[in-house]
Amino acid sequence: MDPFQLEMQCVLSTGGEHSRKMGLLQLLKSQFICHLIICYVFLVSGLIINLLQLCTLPLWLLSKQLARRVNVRLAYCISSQMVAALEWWSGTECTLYTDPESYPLYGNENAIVVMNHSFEIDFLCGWTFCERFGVLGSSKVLAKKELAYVPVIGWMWYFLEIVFCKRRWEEDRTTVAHSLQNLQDYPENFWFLLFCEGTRLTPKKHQVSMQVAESKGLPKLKYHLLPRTKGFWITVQNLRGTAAAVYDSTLNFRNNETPTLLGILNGKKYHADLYVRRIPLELIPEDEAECAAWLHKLYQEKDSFQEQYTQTGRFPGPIVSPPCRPWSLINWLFWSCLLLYPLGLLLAQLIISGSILTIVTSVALCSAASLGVRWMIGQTEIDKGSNYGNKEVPLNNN
Ligand SMILES: CC/C=C\C/C=C\C/C=C\C/C=C\C/C=C\C/C=C\CCC(=O)SCCNC(=O)CCNC(=O)[C@H](O)C(C)(C)COP(=O)(O)OP(=O)(O)OC[C@H]1O[C@@H](n2cnc3c(N)ncnc32)[C@H](O)[C@@H]1OP(=O)(O)O
Ligand SMILES: CCCCCCCC/C=C\CCCCCCCC(=O)OC[C@@H](O)COP(=O)(O)O
Repeated sequence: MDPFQLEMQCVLSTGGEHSRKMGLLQLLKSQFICHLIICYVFLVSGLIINLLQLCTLPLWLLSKQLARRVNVRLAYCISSQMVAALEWWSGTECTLYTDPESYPLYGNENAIVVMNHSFEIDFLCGWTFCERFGVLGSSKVLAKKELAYVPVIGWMWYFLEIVFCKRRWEEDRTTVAHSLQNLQDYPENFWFLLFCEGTRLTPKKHQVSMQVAESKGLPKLKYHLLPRTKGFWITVQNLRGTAAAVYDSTLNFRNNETPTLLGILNGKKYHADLYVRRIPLELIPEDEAECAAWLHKLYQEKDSFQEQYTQTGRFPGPIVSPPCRPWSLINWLFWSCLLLYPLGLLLAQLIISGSILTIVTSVALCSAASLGVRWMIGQTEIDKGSNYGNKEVPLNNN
């Protein structure tokens, strides 16, 4: 065998070794026991943190700003675990398309983020960018009220002063405005996320919303639902002087992927692309009707960016990818070490005890907890989504 052949064989065999190792790792990641361990760490650490958040209640009376800062850090311990699962466990890559002049401002000012709502893990990709720009603990969202009752995440949000809405304007107009005003003296930089479409995109909801677009004389959108403008207007009005800009963010995934949280848990790698345009808040009209028209135009532009992505596989503008930071992984490893050691001891004692009753009770408790986490994951699934935006509306109902 000549030296070239020898070298090639070497490369092929190390390559084979590498892909065998990758295959084994992938197999490990798809094992139910691994998912159980990840969910156990998330659930137990989350409940401990929720409890610690509850303990900060007296602090709110003494120093509201200190209580807020403490809660930002506690919240980081929860949300960064999901970011770690996305970045380190599944290896999902997130690429940012944006203009380099705006880049240094990201993370150094308050902003309102407007994003399309078509993917089950869009919020998690959003969190990943928050993490990379150092605003994960403090980031906020206009969320549907139902999410406030989800253990761990929903309870954490209560202490983060997340703005909840019932998606009933008559009630929301005062409560949402009031919650937004509370954020005016927030002590840390935050991004406030608004899914103006108000619900996840499904073919049925798209059809209904395009009927509404037609009845309002608005152009049809191919990739978005018609945006609901009232939440945007009230947010801009109440955060004027607090937020410096709107970050118009358009998200998509390579190869027509439809990513899911279960996919992430199974270690499936996705590739997200996010196109962000920074629009100074002063450019957004104050008048409600003008502001609504501005938002409709923005969604028409977003639709054209999605069209370009579908045609060419890229968004306009240069790629300026923010680096992945180690903190989410460090936090995850910390909680894993802290909680897996007592679990190991408990399991050992259980086996040694040999008591059937104790074993059956433990298995029942574990099953209940995993069903609970499965229900939580279900909250992210579009198939199990709400009926909001599904109702047929008569044409020309304006
Ligand atoms: C550099 C990197 C940059 C960015 C990184 C990206 C992101 C990171 C940022 C932050 C991350 C932070 C947190 C993320 C974590 C988790 C988030 C998870 C999920 C939470 C998301 C949700 O819960 S979405 C659901 C709740 N939110 C919303 O609904 C917001 C949008 N909705 C509104 O604004 C609504 O106006 C409202 C809720 C305020 C009120 O709703 P309501 O239904 O009562 O009212 P509307 O008045 O809007 O509806 C009536 C009008 O709408 C017309 N209509 C009727 N049917 C339809 C239809 N099917 N489609 C469209 N329009 C319809 C109707 O004709 C009325 O029209 P008007 O002309 O009278 O307005
Ligand atoms: C470390 C990894 C841990 C894995 C286990 C994770 C378990 C926790 C799972 C989920 C926590 C709940 C997150 C809630 C975020 C849901 C976001 C969302 O997209 O809400 C939908 C809402 O916009 C619109 O709802 P509809 O489309 O009208 O219905």
